[in-house]
Amino acid sequence: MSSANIHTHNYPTGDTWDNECFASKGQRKYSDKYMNRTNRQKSQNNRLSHTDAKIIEQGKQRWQDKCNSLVTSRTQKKKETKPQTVNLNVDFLANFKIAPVVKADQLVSYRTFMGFTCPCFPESRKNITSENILQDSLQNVLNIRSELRHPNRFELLFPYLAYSLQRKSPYVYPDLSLSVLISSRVQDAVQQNVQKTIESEPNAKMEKILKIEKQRSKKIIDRMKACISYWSVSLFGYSLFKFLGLILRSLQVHRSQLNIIKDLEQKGHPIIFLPLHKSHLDYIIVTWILWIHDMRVPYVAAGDNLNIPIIGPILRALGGFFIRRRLDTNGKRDLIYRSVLQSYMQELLQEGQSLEFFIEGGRSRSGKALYPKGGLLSVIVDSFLQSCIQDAYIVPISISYEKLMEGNFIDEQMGLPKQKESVWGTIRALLHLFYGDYGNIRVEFPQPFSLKEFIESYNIDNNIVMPNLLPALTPPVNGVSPSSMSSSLSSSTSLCMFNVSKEARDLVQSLAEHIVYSSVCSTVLMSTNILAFLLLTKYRQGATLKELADSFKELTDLVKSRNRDIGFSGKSEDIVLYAAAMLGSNVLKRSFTEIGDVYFKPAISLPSVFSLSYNSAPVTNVFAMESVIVGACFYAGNFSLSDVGNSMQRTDISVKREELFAASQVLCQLFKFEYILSLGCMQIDDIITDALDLLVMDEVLRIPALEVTNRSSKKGIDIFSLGDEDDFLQTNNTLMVNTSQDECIEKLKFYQQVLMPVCESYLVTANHVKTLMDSDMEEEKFMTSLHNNAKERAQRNLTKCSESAAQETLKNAVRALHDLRIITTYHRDGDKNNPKLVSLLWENDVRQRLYDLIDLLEHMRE
Ligand SMILES: CCCCCCCCCCCCCCCC(=O)SCCNC(=O)CCNC(=O)[C@H](O)C(C)(C)COP(=O)(O)OP(=O)(O)OC[C@H]1O[C@@H](n2cnc3c(N)ncnc32)[C@H](O)[C@@H]1OP(=O)(O)O
Repeated sequence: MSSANIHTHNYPTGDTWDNECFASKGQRKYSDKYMNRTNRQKSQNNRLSHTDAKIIEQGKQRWQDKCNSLVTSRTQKKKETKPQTVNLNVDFLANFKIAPVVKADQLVSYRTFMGFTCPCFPESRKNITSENILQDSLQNVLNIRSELRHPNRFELLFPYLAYSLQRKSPYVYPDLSLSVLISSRVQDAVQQNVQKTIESEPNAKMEKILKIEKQRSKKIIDRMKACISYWSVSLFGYSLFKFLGLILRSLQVHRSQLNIIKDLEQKGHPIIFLPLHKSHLDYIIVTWILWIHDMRVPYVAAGDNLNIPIIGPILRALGGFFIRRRLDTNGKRDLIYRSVLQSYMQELLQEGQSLEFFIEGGRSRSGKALYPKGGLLSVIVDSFLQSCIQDAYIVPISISYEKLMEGNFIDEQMGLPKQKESVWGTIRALLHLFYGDYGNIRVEFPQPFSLKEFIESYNIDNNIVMPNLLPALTPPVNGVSPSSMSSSLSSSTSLCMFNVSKEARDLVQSLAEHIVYSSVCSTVLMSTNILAFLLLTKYRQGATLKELADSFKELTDLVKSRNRDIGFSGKSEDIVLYAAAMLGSNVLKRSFTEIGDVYFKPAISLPSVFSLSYNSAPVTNVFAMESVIVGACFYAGNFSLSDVGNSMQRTDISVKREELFAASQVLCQLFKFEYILSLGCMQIDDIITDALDLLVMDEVLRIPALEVTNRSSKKGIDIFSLGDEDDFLQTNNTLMVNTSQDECIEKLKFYQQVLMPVCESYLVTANHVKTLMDSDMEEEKFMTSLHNNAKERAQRNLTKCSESAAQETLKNAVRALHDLRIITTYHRDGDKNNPKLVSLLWENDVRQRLYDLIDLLEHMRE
């Protein structure tokens, strides 16, 4: 492994003098850690190649030189009266993760800052922020030595223990089970159940049934509730310093982001943490970071599959409360369970406790964010609409891993069932972790927003103002009072009693989409993400280190130009070597060319390819919208890259704007479960226009009128009188796809390749749906036959991307066809106990829509 980039990390180039102290301590710590790790890796398996060993030696030498130069520069600086700026050596920073010694007012450049909340929440955008948001540095929470300002002897000897003992605990975590049981919601649910039983069994004794139902509700809350013990949290927190320190190189958070959340805690409203779910480490890291920064430990909704002996009680003591993964059993609405869950969450909110849950409902198996679920979120919304809470702060979270400890879910993408959680399995997994090196982790807390502001702006945008049935409790904001909304929606947002109205569902779903969208847009891209993406889009057949390094640099710049931050810095070659080692030799084979260059060949066949596709997924998100537009261009212009001819024959291809927009809209709708490309508060035409803008800037598309303008300007005509580019995009009826330049053809290929695997999955699904023309099929059998078909095509090299056989993408494709009303599902004889069947809809235009869709996807793929 390349040691030269062991600590690849992107520090903001905006650190103040304060960080110098961090730098020297970090440097010392790094020096030990670096040497230990190098030794450990050497002794572990002696697998380092000659090149690796050479690079390590070079790295050591370089490190020594840099240390010397830093010491010299420090000594010089001390001698001077005025602080002076030491030149920022990017290479140095990349290799040794030392914060740059640059004064805030002498900044070279700022780190890309992502994660500002949606412009439709202007108040949150303006008020929930910190002055230093752009200047503040990242903090490696594994290295708390730098936080101990004037350490005493004990702190010097046992820094982690001292730090853990210093955590403040002014918070109370009460047992709320009694309040839940006596709440009117639970009492009503019990009464309803008793009533139902009496109706079905007239001879049954009312008292007895009442007692049984009450006991049941007590049992539910006892199994569900968390019992946070601050000592358990502290003990666990202390052990995590040791444990994570062994398996990770760094865990980075942004100081300002945490300060913002700390400030929010003072305002008294509950805070809802909503991370994207990739790994079991997610919830551990979030609670740990909050504990380290003396914040309230959140209550975390955990699936009851984790409520296993030993582990369950530990999780409970650390904040986990257990919920069923499916609320209803045997298709029956379990009123008591729903009411207990809703009341418990509502009581927690009223107590001002923080909550955390994973709205995706489980870990993503593809690396892409899952389409969010609305159940638990609806409880939060309902609590606000019922005026149980005055507001809540929504904090989306995104965690970027260089290497996932779960190992990229290859088996599950191949269709193997998920391993059930067990005590033995957990112990084995933990032991396995000790041998791993999981690189760097970066946690982003994008800007929080107020739930109240979201609901108010949603209702104004969607004109949901119903008759005011309740007296106004709070003054109206922009003409709409929360109580009027509550009258309109609250009775139907509830999790337990009522059927949820369409408006309420849309409101909650829109909130869920906002949250996922914010998290996805603020996801930091790690070196492994960029390398995996390059290998799958550009170098499927392999590439030399030099080629990869050049493209890596180009792609990193492109990604940064799209306002996305990266989690590394330094020389591209070093980073590529580091990322390749992180991806592993079974994913990326290394050899030497005849002239001695390092050559990498990716594993692009099943099942190893899923490892690369998992890692590349966060980068596909960055280019997804442009790829949709390029795909729509192929369809609207009725051409494919294979038949544009050689450069002599090529001319630009014209595309009708209307057709392009129509095809793009269909694709956005089709890929809705794959990528959240737009939000309810955005106009889809605006989003398409923005992506078109980028493609025009990239010269992939041309606007004829602009060219006329440019030609006119050369003749001395004032181009400004003709309006700006946006107007042309809005009004011009034709766009030209630039197929006359080789460079643009390459760019078109790139964009095409981004969505190729998804496109192939959807195509194979759409074609497989044709089998339903003969007869309906059981959903499970249909999915199995579809998956087998996709795998077989990949194994027989009938697809361009074998990763298109990923089970999660195929499931999304089926869901999308259901959403587009091409297929439907039903239970035989309407009985929910019977298996679900899939059927092709028989409406007149369904088949035509299916064929049109296939045609569109084939154009994208050709
Ligand atoms: C210092 C040291 C630190 C260490 C620190 C350690 C921390 C120690 C903590 C451990 C922590 C472990 C954490 C594990 C991580 C997981 O286990 S992740 C899995 C569990 N979590 C989740 O799934 C959360 C997200 N899921 C949901 O919200 C799901 O909706 C539920 C609640 C699970 C229910 O799912 P479901 O049964 O499939 O039902 P679903 O269709 O979603 O709808 C249920 C009801 O919700 C309501 N609903 C649904 N959608 C909507 C909507 N859009 N609008 C309105 N209402 C809606 C309706 O009432 C609906 O009922 P119907 O009217 O349709 O009958």
